Amino acid sequence: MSNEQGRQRALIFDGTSGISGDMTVAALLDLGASEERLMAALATLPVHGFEARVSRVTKSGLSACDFDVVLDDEHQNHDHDMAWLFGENGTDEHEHHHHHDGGHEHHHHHDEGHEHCHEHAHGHDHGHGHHHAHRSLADVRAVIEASGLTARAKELALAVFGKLAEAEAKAHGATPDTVMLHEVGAVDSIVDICAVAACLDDLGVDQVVVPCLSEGHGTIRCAHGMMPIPVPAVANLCSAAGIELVPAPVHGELVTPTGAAIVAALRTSAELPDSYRILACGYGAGKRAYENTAGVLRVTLAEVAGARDEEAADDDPGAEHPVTKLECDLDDCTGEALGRTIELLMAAGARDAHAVPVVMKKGRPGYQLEVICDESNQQQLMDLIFENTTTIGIRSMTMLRHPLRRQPDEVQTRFGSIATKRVVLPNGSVRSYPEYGSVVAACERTGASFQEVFRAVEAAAVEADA
Ligand SMILES: O=C([S-])c1cc(C(=O)S)c[n+]([C@@H]2O[C@H](COP(=O)(O)O)[C@@H](O)[C@H]2O)c1
Ligand code: NI
Repeated sequence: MSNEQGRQRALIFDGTSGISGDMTVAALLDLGASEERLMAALATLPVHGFEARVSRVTKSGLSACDFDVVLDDEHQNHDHDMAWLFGENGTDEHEHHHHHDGGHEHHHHHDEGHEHCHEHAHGHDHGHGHHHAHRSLADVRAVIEASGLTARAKELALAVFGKLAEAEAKAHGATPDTVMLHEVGAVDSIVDICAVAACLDDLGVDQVVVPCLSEGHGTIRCAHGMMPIPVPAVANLCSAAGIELVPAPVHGELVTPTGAAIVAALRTSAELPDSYRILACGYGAGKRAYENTAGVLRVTLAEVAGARDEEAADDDPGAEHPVTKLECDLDDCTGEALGRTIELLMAAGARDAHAVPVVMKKGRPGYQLEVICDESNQQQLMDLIFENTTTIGIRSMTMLRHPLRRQPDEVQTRFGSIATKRVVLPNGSVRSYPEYGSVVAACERTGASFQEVFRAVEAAAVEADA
């Protein structure tokens, strides 16, 4: 997804007000994800009794987008009822999130279809008659798979639910396949997570950067009863994914299990890029009213240097320098998992990542995964490999890299301006390489074949150097 200059699109999450599913959808819509395509995708979900509303609200003086999944009476929950959630000690002030500041609201009603789950009213009474759907991971998976979401959006939504199920299973002494998802498997959570996946797919990004999340303190009431904050599911998600929590002076929950699962499943890096160019900022409003926090999730869409660009930006691109090589042998990892891992490694800043076919001990055919990276992001990339492949060990070694001097350039062709890399050989002669991404962009723009464009760039480069 790199652009013609090899730069990548990154989403940078500012988690200083925490994160929830609806805040994330709202921020992505505010950034430019298509509301029309989102609503069309949500209309295909085989669940009923909800209405998705998008509006503008003012939160802490900031104009923000609000995404609200309004449930019919039968499915209603108390997620925004501060007095109920936090009791006497909670902030009783209830900010009415349907309040508008000159914005307009779009209502999308979904009352068709059927549910693949077992729904029943709870016997326990919180003083509010209410109703929870108890879905298992398999129930939720069936809903997502039967929907009309794109293949990529389904994959993203399933990844988020996979993380949620692992965290819930650990909290309740079950397995991801046997644990029952209470609030986190209810219609509003399914809609929020599918909406995040659809918007993210729509925005087409290479990286998701989340440095840390602010979290409040105290207790919160949920389907299980009173829970300490961070609630067990959030604590498990953050522990498993290495998400740093920053204590905030807030009595209440800032990070919901859905929010933490989104970060755990979709984050490609915790490190801010060395530099980035802001393309747009999106502000997603939270529903709960807390003091000492803006109550909005800001997501920044930025252009950052891709791996190739970083290479070109080395201080002295002609000088040898140390790099780290990570390697592991895999005989039990699927091609899908390996391909996904390589994509994640590249997006997280690996200089190179590839799999070489090998015949391993006991005559087993397998792959050697090889990753070249800077020492500074070795730990992050090793974590990615452990999380996404089946390996239980990684070898690391420091090597010297001897690059030829190179600089980014561009040449004019009949297909337009195309990016190249000019490399200086030890004898002083120059070689120009067409940048793959730029050649492909020209092919798509003009309908020309890869070979036609590639040769035109080579010819123009030779002429320019003559
Ligand atoms: O639904 C379940 S099982 C659930 C578990 C936990 C645990 O920590 S275990 C916590 N909660 C609370 O439910 C609400 C809604 O969460 P969403 O992620 O769906 O917004 C939230 O306050 C959680 O703390 C639910
Ligand atoms: Ni739970």
